[in-house]
Amino acid sequence: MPTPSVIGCNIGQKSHQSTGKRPSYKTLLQSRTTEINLCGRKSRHNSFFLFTESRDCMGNFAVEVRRVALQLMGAILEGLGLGKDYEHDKFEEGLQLLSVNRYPKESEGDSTIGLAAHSDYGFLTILLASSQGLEVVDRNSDSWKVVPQLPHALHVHVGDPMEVLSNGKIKTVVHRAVLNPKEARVSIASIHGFALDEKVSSAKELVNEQNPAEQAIQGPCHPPQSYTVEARHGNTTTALHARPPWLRPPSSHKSKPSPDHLLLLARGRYRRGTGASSSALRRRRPEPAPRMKVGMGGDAQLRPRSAAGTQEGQGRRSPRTPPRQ
Ligand SMILES: O=C(O)CCC(=O)C(=O)O
Ligand SMILES: [Fe+2]
Repeated sequence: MPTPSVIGCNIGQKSHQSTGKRPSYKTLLQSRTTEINLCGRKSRHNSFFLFTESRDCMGNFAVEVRRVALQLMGAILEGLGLGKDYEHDKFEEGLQLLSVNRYPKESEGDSTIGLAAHSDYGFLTILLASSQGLEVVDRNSDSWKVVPQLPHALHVHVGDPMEVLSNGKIKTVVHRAVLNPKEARVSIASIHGFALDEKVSSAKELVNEQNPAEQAIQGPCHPPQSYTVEARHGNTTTALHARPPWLRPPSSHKSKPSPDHLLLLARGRYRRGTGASSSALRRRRPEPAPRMKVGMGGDAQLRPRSAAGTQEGQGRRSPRTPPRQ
């Protein structure tokens, strides 16, 4: 089994006390540890904190969950008529990103949305969560549906590349996380995609005159370039779009685009839907969520939800504005 390439990305505080015992997944989910880098490399984040016991536990989890993802992917590809070994090597050598999210308990007058509406940039996301909080858009009714928390179950959804590869036969899942009024919540999203430099195109077997190819996409299988948090204040919903300081683009971006920058351009084209091909994805993609943009210096502007503006470059998350229920 190859060592998965995993990048930890976390929010919250770090205060877990080492007990000397290897924690169970339950302990892990209840812990307040937030800095986990399974590769054991120092992250670009200055306050990097390595919690060795979690690292073992998360390492095992990462390997196992990847095995499940590859099996599921094979079954989906078979279902699409492409055969389970379609692009086998690209999936085998693809990227896995484990994102550990910690959401505070909802308190009165506080924000109710932990993570704004978005779709994921991997083919598959496998989510383990400590409690209920995930909501998905039901495309038929165009409304939010709560994903029930089932004991001992993992939640799986598909992301943008799956929609592109399947040429729109499988739709990306728009989702968000809401805060739980009873407790803080931890979720571990394991996201599985092609390698950073691989483009995802529609399978030619699924392209014909009636169904022209979706526009190819690349990435963004990067650490997030921005972090988006939506908050509600009275009747006004705002979104906080923060670019953490450790993810600031180097100044060289302006003159010489780095892969991150190229990635943003790719997503911009993808979202605007220019060009001749009638991509189902681009037709259906709603406007991005309104957001309160926090600049590098931390200056914030509140904008009501109805006065939506658009922002490019949401990093790994593609924000959407499905109607609120
Ligand atoms: O915490 C959740 O329920 C969702 C997390 C998520 O969507 C993500 O990490 O991309
Ligand atoms: Fe997500």
